[in-house]
Amino acid sequence: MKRNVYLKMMPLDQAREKFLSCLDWIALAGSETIPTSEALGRVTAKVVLARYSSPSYHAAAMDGIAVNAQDTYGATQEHPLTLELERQAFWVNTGNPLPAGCNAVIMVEQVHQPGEGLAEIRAAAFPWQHVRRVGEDIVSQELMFGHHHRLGPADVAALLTSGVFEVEVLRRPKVAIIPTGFELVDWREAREKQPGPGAIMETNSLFLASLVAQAGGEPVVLDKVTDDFEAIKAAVEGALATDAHMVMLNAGASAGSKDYSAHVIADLGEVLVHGITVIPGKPSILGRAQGKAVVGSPGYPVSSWVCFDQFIAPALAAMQGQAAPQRETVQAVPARRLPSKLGREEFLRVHLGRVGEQVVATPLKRGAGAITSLTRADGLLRIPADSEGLEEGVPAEAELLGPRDRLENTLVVVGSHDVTLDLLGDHLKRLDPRLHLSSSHLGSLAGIMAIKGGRCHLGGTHLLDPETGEYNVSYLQRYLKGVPVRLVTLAMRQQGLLVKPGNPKGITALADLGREDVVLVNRQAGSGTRVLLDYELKKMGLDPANIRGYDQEEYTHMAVAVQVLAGGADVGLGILAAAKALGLEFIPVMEERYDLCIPQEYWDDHRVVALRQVLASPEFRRQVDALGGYDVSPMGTIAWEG
Ligand SMILES: Nc1nc2c(c(=O)[nH]1)N[C@H]1C(S)=C(S)[C@@H](COP(=O)(O)OP(=O)(O)OC[C@H]3O[C@@H](n4cnc5c(N)ncnc54)[C@H](O)[C@@H]3O)O[C@H]1N2
Ligand code: MOO
Repeated sequence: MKRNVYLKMMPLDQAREKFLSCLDWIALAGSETIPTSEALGRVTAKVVLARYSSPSYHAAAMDGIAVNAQDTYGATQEHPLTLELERQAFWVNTGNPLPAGCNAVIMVEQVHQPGEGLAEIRAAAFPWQHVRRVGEDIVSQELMFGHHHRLGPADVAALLTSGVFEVEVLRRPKVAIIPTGFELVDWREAREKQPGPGAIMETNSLFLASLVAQAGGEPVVLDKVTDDFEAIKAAVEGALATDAHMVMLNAGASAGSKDYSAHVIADLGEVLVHGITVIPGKPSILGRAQGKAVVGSPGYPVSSWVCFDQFIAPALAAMQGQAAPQRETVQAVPARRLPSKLGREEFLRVHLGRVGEQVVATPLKRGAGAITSLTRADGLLRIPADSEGLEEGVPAEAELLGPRDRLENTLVVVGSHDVTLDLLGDHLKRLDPRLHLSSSHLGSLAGIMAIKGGRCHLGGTHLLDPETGEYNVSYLQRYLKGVPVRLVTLAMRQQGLLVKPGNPKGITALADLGREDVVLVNRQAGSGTRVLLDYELKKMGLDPANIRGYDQEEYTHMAVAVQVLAGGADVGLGILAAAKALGLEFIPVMEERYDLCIPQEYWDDHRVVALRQVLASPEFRRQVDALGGYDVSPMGTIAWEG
């Protein structure tokens, strides 16, 4: 079979327009009549008229006496009027029908009883005072709801009150989801053991099904199909023969030799769009067959999310007579320059938080395979196709993925990564459910520069000054002149050598890095760990030129650990948590101080106050201690102020 080549990719808006105009979505959805009591969340298919009025009788709206207003005229504070009970006045409770001849109610608080069978009043009642008249709320035959109204809780109760016991609603859009790929393993089969190389846990179908359900549709996940044209075609034909309105193939959308989605859709119907100038989501396929929509979403989770978000969600909305969902936006400044590929609109997932006057956007992982870039995202920066990227500090529009008030409750942290920061975020949320910690791991120095640029509330830093052997202070003095800050110690942290299980090379100390048979994986220049390593090497008189792998750099502790595990290196310098995560051995070689650098400006900000509270909590201290590799005794102390 010929490979798919996207000779002409279509801009996003044009592709959406083409897809949305290719079908009559309301007609495709069709309607059904269901009991009103089960109609919550459903959408009216046509105008609904009331059958009953409400109230259906004149009802007392207060507890008291029912009267004919005329009988009360003349009653005043000075000239009270006495009425005869059971003839001129009748006791009623709220909701009771008014006795014949009555047209007003006087509240019990305003009624005196001078004697048996008598009621004294000191003010006249006006006609229909404290009475709910027939039809006051609903009049029979009035329009309750027009077309395409989504029924909420009050709507359902109102319909029943108006005597509408069955209602005609649009059918829930039914979407058949077919995962494809020979490499897929059902997630249920991965309980005991993580699938080996080449096998991928099939999770997209659940992801897409949840998105469909959230959008008011009804997902049906069909069996996964291997990469075989006939098998995929049979699966799509089968799905088209059901009452599903839309069929969604997942994966096999791209140009691989085994990517059949586009061929299958073309064979059964028509491919309207294949290839969109968007990233992630480029290979999305939009088509139709047998009067139904058929979509091929890319295999990477974020790509398939973009495909859902941009094409399927608006189509599901259209099938429910609704406008396409719109996200709120905010002007945000990128925390650093964000280059982007010309000719593609990029959906960049970002952390968002207000720091001082501005909302800061810090980018998350960009890969389309990184589902955590969605789980962690507060928003999206959409970098237009005709832009080569966004400039640091220049405001751009960001779409919010969460509630707006989250911006005010997000503590923005930039700097070196440490697992205790994740734990800190967890404790913050438990302290105050509104709070949220967003942490960008760009290295210690980047954190300090972000403070300088007003782009974070605090930075995590562990920078050794090789001249003095002192941590952090000299860097702050050098880079944060004129920015008053406090340096609060998080913990003393062990740095050690990460080696493969069993330590095959018999590495015991830093001096082993000079061995001919040992390959190092290093950290990037400017990172605290790199500074520490260089400092120790210098002390030992070990020349980096004599260390194999010294030039091989990674950006995080975890990336170093991965290199060691994968065999790209024999050893790396890192923290215990990284070794533990990948089952590596850890040989402690030194201790360093990890501090939080907090500008005075934010010291009393509610987010920072909460953070200080967490640092003072014995429970947090205990949990960090239990992680291993930390000395928590100096936690929360102010190491320096300036
Ligand atoms: N030579 C080219 N290669 C690729 C191109 C291209 O233009 N030329 N496009 C790239 C882009 S962009 C994307 S996006 C991907 C999408 O490709 P496919 O839709 O064909 O998806 P697969 O290659 O089959 O899978 C990608 C990835 O996703 C995993 N996957 C698939 N299904 C599931 C599932 N149900 N649950 C979880 N994960 C799933 C799959 O194992 C792969 O790792 O193509 C690029 N390549
Ligand atoms: O465009 Mo693909 O969708 O980068 O990941």
